[in-house]
Amino acid sequence: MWRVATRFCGLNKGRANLGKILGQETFNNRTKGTFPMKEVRNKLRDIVGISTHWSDHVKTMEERKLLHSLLPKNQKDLPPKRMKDSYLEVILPLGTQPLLREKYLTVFNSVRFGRILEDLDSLGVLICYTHTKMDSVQMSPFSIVTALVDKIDLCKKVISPECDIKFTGHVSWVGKTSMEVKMHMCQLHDTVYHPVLDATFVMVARDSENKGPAFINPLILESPEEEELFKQGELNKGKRIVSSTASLLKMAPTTEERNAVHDMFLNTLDPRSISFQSRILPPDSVWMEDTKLKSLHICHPEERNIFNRIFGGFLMRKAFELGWATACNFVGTRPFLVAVDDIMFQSPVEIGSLLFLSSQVCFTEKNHIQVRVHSEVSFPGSKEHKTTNVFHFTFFVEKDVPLVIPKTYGDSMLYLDGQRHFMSTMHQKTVGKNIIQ
Ligand SMILES: CCCCCCCCCC(=O)SCCNC(=O)CCNC(=O)[C@H](O)C(C)(C)COP(=O)(O)OP(=O)(O)OC[C@H]1O[C@@H](n2cnc3c(N)ncnc32)[C@H](O)[C@@H]1OP(=O)(O)O
Repeated sequence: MWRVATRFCGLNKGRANLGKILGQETFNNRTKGTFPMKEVRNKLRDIVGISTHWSDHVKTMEERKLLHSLLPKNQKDLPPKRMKDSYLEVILPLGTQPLLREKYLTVFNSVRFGRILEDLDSLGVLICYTHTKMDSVQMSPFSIVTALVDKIDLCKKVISPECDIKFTGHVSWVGKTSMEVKMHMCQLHDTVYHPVLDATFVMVARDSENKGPAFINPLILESPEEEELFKQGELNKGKRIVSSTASLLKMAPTTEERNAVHDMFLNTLDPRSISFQSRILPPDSVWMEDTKLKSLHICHPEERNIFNRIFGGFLMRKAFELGWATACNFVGTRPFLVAVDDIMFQSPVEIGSLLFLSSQVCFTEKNHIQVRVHSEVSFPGSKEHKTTNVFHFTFFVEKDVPLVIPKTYGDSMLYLDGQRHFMSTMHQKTVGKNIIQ
């Protein structure tokens, strides 16, 4: 089973530059057991060999080039791994370390969810490095990036900043170069850990320079439960293909959706004027375009990930906080997060880019608000803008909220897309579990 890893080590004998990259201590030893969250990033830095100073980043990337020869030519060349091989358990000691609490604290005395998104992203990547680890190789030849946050489902309304948090997770499905990771977060109350959220991420393995795909280890399934998890991963992949094919960017809305949009349009026509142009806002409604909030961030080296691009968790934190502010501004009261879904990382964000985030409420129902945040980048000096992500957040508030009404055809498509995300989230909640106060 370990034949391939041994062959890689053999390949490197006598290579002076690789000598310092290969070490006696495997990162297997360094990732097992329960360890604190701050160690996750340190371990990732070690595994990838990131420069601690930005001024060294070109040299570090040159060194990583040398690892290319360690990558397998075929998935079959890699030893299969068990789900438990990638299982990690990490503690965020908010209860015992008041100084750490400051970084996670909101003014409502709850935990900043944006910080949790960063932690989940880093942990998900470390889990994948644990799955793809090669014995006796200190630095990994893989560049593992976040491709998708498939779903984060919360079952707790408020996360306390005064109690320890435990994260667990493992690889639950693998393709040829992509891996699905399932993570769970729970919080210690009265000596018992209570569930807070479940998260499913998809990570993709790339070569040592993050320029092309890289094969990853297959999975061995050891129990009916693991077979079920793997089957779920296959189903998730199938669902993503179906929803991408039926995307409103490619296909017309369904008859039911078209009728709903037309009814909404008719509902906004001024009955006193025989015109398609005279629009009036129905009672208890807001034009969708009036719910927009925007922000701009300069992507400084401080926010870089281990591959000298902008850290996905940072992008999620910024998008979440703008999305939360959009919901708050819309309804005038504190919104609570219910779910995050389908955050696709379409393109990496380069250091030095200008990051434009644009957020709006795109659907509401009773006391729920669906917010969409669109992220695009440009490089200083260039007028060209490129979409990098679209984020979807579902919030609830403690009162009924106004309807949002699309004015243009484009807004109507955003409305229908928001409705689809909302329906899918609420359907899973109904078949899953309810929010625990
Ligand atoms: C300093 C300490 C900081 C520590 C932080 C550590 C954490 C670092 C993690 C990050 O921050 S990563 C940064 C955020 N993510 C990105 O910037 C990724 C940007 N996106 C990309 O680079 C590409 O879109 C991506 C590599 C994800 C996919 O590229 P391609 O579209 O060319 O992929 P390709 O068609 O070759 O497909 C490769 C695999 O990915 C899968 N895939 C691609 N996009 C996907 C998607 N959206 N959802 C699910 N799977 C996807 C695809 O099915 C396939 O799987 P299999 O090989 O297993 O069949």
